[in-house]
Amino acid sequence: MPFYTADISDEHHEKVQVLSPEYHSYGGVEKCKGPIATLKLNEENSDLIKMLKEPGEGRIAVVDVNRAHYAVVGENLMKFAHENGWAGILINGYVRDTHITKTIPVGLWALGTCPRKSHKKQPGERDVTFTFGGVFFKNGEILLADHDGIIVIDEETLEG
Ligand SMILES: O=C([O-])CC(=O)C(=O)O
Ligand SMILES: [Mg+2]
Repeated sequence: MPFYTADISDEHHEKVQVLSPEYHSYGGVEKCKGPIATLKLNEENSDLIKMLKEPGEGRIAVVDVNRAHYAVVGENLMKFAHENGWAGILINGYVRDTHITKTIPVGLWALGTCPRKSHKKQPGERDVTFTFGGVFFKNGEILLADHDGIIVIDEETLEG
């Protein structure tokens, strides 16, 4: 079903959460939609690699890395996401290899780019709730993105 974030915002203005405009698109698609799967990271991305190697089933990985200035996604992770059926990745942090990530048909949004990655091994935490960009993220809620921005809404409201 085609959708527009602007129309959904109008229809459900009391229930829609709108992400702040500081997140930019670095993926090969700007329009995508899917249930959220959360992951909290501490600079380092090995738990995100693990997650993107699992079946995505059209979900969107929402990753809070607390704005750490290290890239947590690049060409390789985008390829894993594409191969395993993830619709998109939203990072509260930074990405790299963007000349290639822009050619891979998965959504990717981040604060910006950074050439380095972290080599510190640190565990992440899956399926947690957190807030960034003015949005409260919780597993299962629906993220929709298009050229106007990114919104989050619960499935019942969206489908009802
Ligand atoms: O290797 C990493 O951790 C990030 C990256 O550059 C890639 O996904 O290609
Ligand atoms: Mg790379």
